[in-house]
Amino acid sequence: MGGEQFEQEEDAQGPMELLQSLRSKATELLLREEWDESIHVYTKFIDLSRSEISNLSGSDPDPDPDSIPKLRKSLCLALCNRAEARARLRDFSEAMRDCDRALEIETTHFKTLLCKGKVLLGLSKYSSALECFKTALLDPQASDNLETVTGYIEKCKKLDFQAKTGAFDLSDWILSGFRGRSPELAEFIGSIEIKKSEVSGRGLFATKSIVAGALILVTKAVATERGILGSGESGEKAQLIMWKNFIEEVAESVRKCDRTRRLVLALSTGQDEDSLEIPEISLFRPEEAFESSKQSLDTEKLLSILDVNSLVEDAVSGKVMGKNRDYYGVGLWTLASFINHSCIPNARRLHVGDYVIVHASRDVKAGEEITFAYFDVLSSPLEKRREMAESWGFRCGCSRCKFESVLNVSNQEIREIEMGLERGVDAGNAVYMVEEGMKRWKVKGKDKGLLRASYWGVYDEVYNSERLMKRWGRKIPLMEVVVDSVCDVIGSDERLMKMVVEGMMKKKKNNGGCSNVAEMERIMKLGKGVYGKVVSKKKAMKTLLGLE
Ligand SMILES: C[S@@+](CC[C@H](N)C(=O)[O-])C[C@H]1O[C@@H](n2cnc3c(N)ncnc32)[C@H](O)[C@@H]1O
Repeated sequence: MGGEQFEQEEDAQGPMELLQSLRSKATELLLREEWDESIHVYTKFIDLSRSEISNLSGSDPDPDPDSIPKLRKSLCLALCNRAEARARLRDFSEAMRDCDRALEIETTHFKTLLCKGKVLLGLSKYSSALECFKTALLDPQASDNLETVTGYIEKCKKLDFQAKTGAFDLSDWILSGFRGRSPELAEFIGSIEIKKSEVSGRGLFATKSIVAGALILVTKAVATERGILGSGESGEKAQLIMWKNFIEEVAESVRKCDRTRRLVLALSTGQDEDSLEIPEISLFRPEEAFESSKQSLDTEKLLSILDVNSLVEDAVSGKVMGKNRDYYGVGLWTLASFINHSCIPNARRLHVGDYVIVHASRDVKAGEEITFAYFDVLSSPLEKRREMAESWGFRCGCSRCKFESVLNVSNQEIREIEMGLERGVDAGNAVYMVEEGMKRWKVKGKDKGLLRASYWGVYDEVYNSERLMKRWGRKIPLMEVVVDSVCDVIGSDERLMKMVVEGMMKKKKNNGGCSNVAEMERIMKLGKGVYGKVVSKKKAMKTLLGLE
C-alpha cells in the first residue's frame, strides 16, 4: 500500500478501525524488516492508543469494560515491537525507553523482557541482561521458548564472567580457520586507571604489574568500517568513501546514545591536552551509571576528535584477526583512545570483529604508563619516526627518542651509517658498523636494543641472506641475541617472531626434523607477546605461527 493511499484511508476511519489497520500495517512492516517505516507506523498506533485510553478513562459510563485493558495490552505489545525495531537500528537508548514503558503496563511481559535483555546485551550490561532473562523465565510463555531464553542466559553468564575475569580464549575460532562470524566478546577493563601523563594530556596507567601477554582491556567500537581497497585511484576513492561512512556512523551513534556521546566528548581534540578533564575509569564500565553531559558536540569538534583518536587497522602494532592483510579498516574505541604512543611500547592491539583487545607485549610494572605504537617503530631511525609522529600532529618525547637525539647530535659516525644506507651500502657492513660503533659510543645494556630496533631493516636483510651471513655471520651477534634485545625494549613484534620461526625451521631441516626445546619456548613467548594470552591453546598459537 502506498504511503499516500494509506494516509487517505486513515482519514476515513474511526479510531478503533484505524488502530486495527495501523497495527496490521506496522506488524507487516516489522516482519518485512522495514525498521524505520515500522517505527513510524507504531508511533502513530501508540499515540492514538494513548489518546483513546485517556478518552475512554474520562467517559462515563465506560461503554465496554474490557476496552481499556484490551487497548493497554495492544499498547504494551506495540511498545515492545517498536523497541525491537529500534534495537535492530542500534538505537538502544530509545529501545530501552520503550521496553520500560511496556513493562510499566505489564511487568512480566515475556516478549518485552526478551527484547530488553537483548538491548542490555547490546549495551554490554551483562549482569542486568542476565536478571532480565531470568525474570522472563518465570513467565508461563517461557516454556514455549525455553531453548531461546536458556541460550541467552548462558551467553550472559559467559560474557559476565569474561568481563569480570578477562578470561577470553580465541583458540577454537583460530583452529576452525576463523570460520563463521568473529566471536562475541565481553568488554573488559583490567588493572588500569586514567591519569595525567608526562607524554601529553592523559594516559592509561597500570595499577598492578601486568605480565607479557596479559589482557589490559577489551572494548567495543563506537563504529568501524572495513573493506578491501584495491590499488591506485579507485583504492583512494574507496578509502574516502570508507572514512565518510565511518564518520556518519560515529555521528549517528553519538546522536542515538547519551553514554556514547559522553564518552566521545571525553576524548582529546588535540588542543590544549594538558588542561583536559581526567575521567574516572568507571565511566567506561557499561553497567555503571553516568552523568549525561550538557556539552555540545558539533561536526567540527567531532571531526577533530576522530582525527586524533581513530585507529587504522593496517598499523603494524595492530592485527586484525581472521582478515588478510589487504583489509583496510578504521574505527573508534573510546577507552583505547587514552593510550599514548611510545617508540618503546609495552602493549599491542588485536582487532576481533568490532572489538579491540589490548594486551601487554612485555612485562609492565605497577604505575607504568601503557603505550602502543601508532606507527612502525621497528626499522625506523629517529628522523623517520619524527616524520611519522609529525603526521599525527605531535613530537614524541619518549626515552628512545631522547636517547637517539642525544646520540645523533654528537655522533658523526651515525650520520655516515645513515648516508651509507641511503646510498645502498652492503647491509652486513652497516650492521657491523652499528655493532662496532656501539662499543665505541659506550652504548650498553638495553640501549643496544634501541639502536638495533632503529636499524632493524639491515639486520633483517643480513640474517635472511645466506650470502651475507657467510660473509658477516662471525663478525656480528647471533640473530637470537639481537631479537631478544630488541624485544626487550619494543616488546614482541610479528617480524621478530617470523625471523626466529624461520631460523628454527632451517635448523630443524639440518637436524633431521628435530626442533630445539629452548627455541620453541622462545617462539611461544614471542607469540604470547604478539597475540596475547587470548590464544591460550598451544596448537592455536602454532597455527598462527605457521608451525602446524
Ligand atoms: C589518542 S590520543 C592519546 C590520549 C591523549 N593524550 C589524551 O589526553 O586524550 C592521541 C594524542 O595524544 C598525544 N600523544 C600521544 N602520544 C604522544 C607522544 N608520544 N608524544 C607526544 N604526544 C603524544 C598527541 O597529542 C596525540 O594527538
